[in-house]
Amino acid sequence: MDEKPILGAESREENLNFIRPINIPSDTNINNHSRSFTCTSTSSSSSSPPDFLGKVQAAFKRRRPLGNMRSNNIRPTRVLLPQRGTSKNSDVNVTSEADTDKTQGNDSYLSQGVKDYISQTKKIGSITSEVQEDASITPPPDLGTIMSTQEENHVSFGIQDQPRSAADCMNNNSASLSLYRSEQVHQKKVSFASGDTARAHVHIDMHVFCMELVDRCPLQITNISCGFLAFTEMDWDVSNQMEAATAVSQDIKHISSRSDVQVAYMLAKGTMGSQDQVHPFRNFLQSDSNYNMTQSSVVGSSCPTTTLMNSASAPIHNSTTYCSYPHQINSSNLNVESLGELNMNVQPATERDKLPSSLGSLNHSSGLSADLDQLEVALKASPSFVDKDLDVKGYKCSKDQSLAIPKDSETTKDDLPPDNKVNKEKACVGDVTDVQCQAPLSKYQSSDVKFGSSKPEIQGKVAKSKAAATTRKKSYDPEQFFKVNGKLYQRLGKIGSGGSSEVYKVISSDCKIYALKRIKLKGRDYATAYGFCQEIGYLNKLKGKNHIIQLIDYEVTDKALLQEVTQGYMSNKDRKVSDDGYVFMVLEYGEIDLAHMLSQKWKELDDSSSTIDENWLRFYWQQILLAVNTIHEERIVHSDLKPANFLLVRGSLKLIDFGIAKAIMSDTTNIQRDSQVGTLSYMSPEAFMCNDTDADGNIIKCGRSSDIWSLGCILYQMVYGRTPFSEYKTFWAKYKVITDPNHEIMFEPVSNPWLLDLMKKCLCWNRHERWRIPDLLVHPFLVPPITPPLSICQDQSCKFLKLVAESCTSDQKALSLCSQMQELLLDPKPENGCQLLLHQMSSLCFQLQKNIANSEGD
Ligand SMILES: Nc1ncnc2c1ncn2[C@@H]1O[C@H](COP(=O)(O)OP(=O)(O)OP(=O)(O)O)[C@@H](O)[C@H]1O
Repeated sequence: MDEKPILGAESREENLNFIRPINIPSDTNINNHSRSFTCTSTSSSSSSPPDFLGKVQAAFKRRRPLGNMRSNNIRPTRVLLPQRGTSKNSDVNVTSEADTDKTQGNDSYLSQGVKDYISQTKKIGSITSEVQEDASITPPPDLGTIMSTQEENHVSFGIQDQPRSAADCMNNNSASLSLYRSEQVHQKKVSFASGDTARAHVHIDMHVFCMELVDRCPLQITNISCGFLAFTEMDWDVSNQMEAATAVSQDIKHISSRSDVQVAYMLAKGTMGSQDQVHPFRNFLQSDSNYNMTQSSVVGSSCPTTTLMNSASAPIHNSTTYCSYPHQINSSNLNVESLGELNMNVQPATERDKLPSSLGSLNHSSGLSADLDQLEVALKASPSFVDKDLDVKGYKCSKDQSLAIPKDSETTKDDLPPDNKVNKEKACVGDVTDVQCQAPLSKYQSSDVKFGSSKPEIQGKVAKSKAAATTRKKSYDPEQFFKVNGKLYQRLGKIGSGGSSEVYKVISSDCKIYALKRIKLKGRDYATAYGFCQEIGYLNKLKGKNHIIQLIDYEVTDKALLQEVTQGYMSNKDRKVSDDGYVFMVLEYGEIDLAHMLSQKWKELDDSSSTIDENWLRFYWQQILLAVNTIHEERIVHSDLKPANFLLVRGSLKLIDFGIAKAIMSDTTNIQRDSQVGTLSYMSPEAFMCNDTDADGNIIKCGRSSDIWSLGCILYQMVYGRTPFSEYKTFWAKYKVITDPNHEIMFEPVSNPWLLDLMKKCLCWNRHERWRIPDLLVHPFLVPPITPPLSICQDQSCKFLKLVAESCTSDQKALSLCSQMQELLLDPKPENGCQLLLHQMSSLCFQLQKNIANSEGD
C-alpha cells in the first residue's frame, strides 16, 4: 500500500512485534504452564502458582512485622537451602530429607499452604538421583554472581568471593540474590544441590527476597514491573533471578490484587527460557536510576575462570551459561589458534536450546518459576553437564573472549579482588591477554565434536565466536538494545524501513515507548551522510510544534560528521563515514500512520458499501493541513508528503520523515533540487520536471505548491480510495500523464460539490493556481457557509407574502394565492401542489412587479 519515495525507501514493514495483550491461548493448558514453574510433581494436587503465590504472599503478609519484615524472615529461609561444606570433596551435594526436615523446624513462620506446598514437593522424584552419581550441578552458588555478570549477557555459575548476607546485598544496593548460598565460597566442584524440599524452599526464598525487594526498593518497583511486562509481552524469557525476582516481587502484588491467572501465565512465560537478554535488561532498567547493581562477583576469588558451558557462538536468544571452574584456566592448553575448536563443543541446536533453558529453569528454582521438569529433561539430555569434573582438555581459550569481565564494563581489572587479578594474570599466558576457557559442555556435546573441521569452517566459527565475544564485551546486547547518547533503548520490534533507514519501536529505561530511526551511514561519503543528518536539523527546528513528530534525542556516531552537521557546513565532501557510522534518532512514537488508517477505513467502507464520512474526512484533512502549514510557515518544503508520513499520536496527526525536506532560501519561494525526489504517486508535475526548463525558458523549481499537489493526491485517495494516477503503473506512464498539462484528472461524482472543488484547487496542473494552505484551511468544504435555519426563512417569506397581499387588496385572486402560499410555507407538503402554487406565485410576483413599474411610470 505504501509507496516508496523514488530515492529508494521501502515501505513500512508489518513485522512489528506489538506488545500483545497477555492472552492465554485457548489451547494452552494453564496447568502445563503451572507445571513449568512450580516444582511439578506427578501429583496433581500441587498448588498452582497463583495459588501458591497467594499463599506465600499471605503468609508473609501475616508474618511481616510492620515496617520490617525482612531481617526476621529472610534468614530462616536461607538455612533451608542445602548446606554444603566448602570442602574440596563436596562433589556431591544433595540435600537430604534429613536436612529438609531439619530445616522445617524453621518453617514456623510459613503458612499452612506453603507447608503443604513443600510437603507436596517432597513427593516429587528427585532429579538429583541422576545427578548424584557424578556430581551435582550447583544451582548458582550465589545468585548474586549470576546477576552480577550482567555485562556478559550470560548467566554465570560463578562463585561469590565474599559471603554476603541478604542485608549486605541489599545495603550495597546490589539487589542481588546473594542471600543464597554464601556458604559455597570456594566450592570447586560443580554440584547440584537439590532435593525437592530445597527447591520448594528456594521458591520460598525467592518470594521472601521479592518481598524484601519490594520493601527496600519501593521506588524501583514501578519501573521494574513495567520493564517486566515489556519483557514478558515481548516474548522475553526471563530466567535470571534478578529479573524474575524483581518482576515477581511486583507481580506478587499484582496477583494479590488481581487474582489474575494471566499474571501467573505472564510470570510463567516470563520466567522460562532464555536468559541472555536478562542481564542487559537489568542494567537497562537501572541505567537511569541510582540503583546501581554491584558488579561484585563476576568471578569468584577461588574460581578465577568462568567456564563457558555453551558455545560462544550460540544464537543470542539462547542462554549461554557459564560455570565457574577454577582449575580450568590453569590448563596449559590455551591455544588461541585453535579457537575454532571452541565451537566444536556446540550442541546440536535442540540440545543447546534445551540446556540453557533448563539452566534458566534451574535458576528459577530459586525464583518463582522453577521448571524442574524442564531441568530434568535437560539433565537427561546432557548428562555430562553434571559431570563432576568437567574436563578442559582439548578445549581452547579464545583470545578475544573475556574473562567474563567485559572491557567496557564498570569492573576493571583493578577493581577485581586480588584473587581474580592473579587468576586473570594466570589466564593471560603467552599473548593471550583476555582469556575465557570454554569447557566441554557435556559428554553428549563432546560426542558432537568434529575434530576434523575444515579451515573455512573454523574461520567461520572464529568469526562467529569473535562476534559473540564482541557482543559480550558490550554491556548490552546490540541485537536487543540501542544506545543513544549513553541511554539504552530496548528493541520491541521493527516498524518500517527505508532505503537506508530502519525504524524500530523501542522502550526506554523509564518505560516509555519511542520510535528509533537508525540510518546506516557505512560506506557513504560525507555529502550523502550530511544529507541524512539534515533531518535532525529540521526536527530540531520544529521542536515543540504541535503537528510535527518530536525528536527526543539523537546521536551521530561519526563525531567528525556530527561536528560538520552542527556547524551547518561540510568541509570534506569526499570523506567516507567510518564503518560503524550510524545516525540514531529517538522519536515520539506514532501508533498508526494515515496509510494504514485509510486502508482500514476503505476496508470498512467496502464491507458496508457506504461512502466516506465527510466529518471524518474534514477532521483528518484539517490535521494534515495544520501539519503542513507548520512546516511551510517555517519555510520548509517536505517534498515527500504521503499518507505513510502522517502518524497518529495521541489522537493528532503528526508529520514525519524530513529525510528529503528542503529549506526555502529567504530570497525565493522555491527549493533547489539535484534530482527528482518524492514518492511517484504523490509527486507534482514540477517535481517530475525539476530543473527542466518550461515553455518560457524558466527553470522548473519546486516549492510549497509541490507539497499542495501531494496533499491533493492524499485528499483524492481519502475520498476515492486510490490516488489520481493509480491506473498508470510504471514510472514512465506516470511521468507522461502527470507532466501533461492537458491531461484531465478523473473526478467521480461526490455528494458535496465543495469537496470536488477542494480537490481541484489542490490538483491544478499550474502550480501558481494551486491554493495555499491558509486558503485551504478556510475552504467551504472545511468551513461550510452557514445557511439560516428554516424558521428564519419562514419568517422572512411570510413578511414578503404579507407585503404582496397588501399590494393587491382589491385582487381577490391574488389575496387567495398569498394565503395559500403562506400555508405552504408554514407546512410544506408536496401533495398540496406546491409546484403549481410556486408557479402561480411567481406569476403573481411578476405581475406585481409590472404593476409597480407601471405605477412608477405614471
Ligand atoms: N516516530 C515514528 N513512530 C512510529 N512509526 C514511525 C515513526 N517514524 C517512522 N515510522 C515508521 O517507519 C516508516 C519509515 O520511516 P521514515 O519514513 O521516517 O523512514 P524513511 O527511510 O524516510 O522511509 P520512507 O521515506 O520510505 O517513508 C514510516 O513509514 C513509519 O511507518
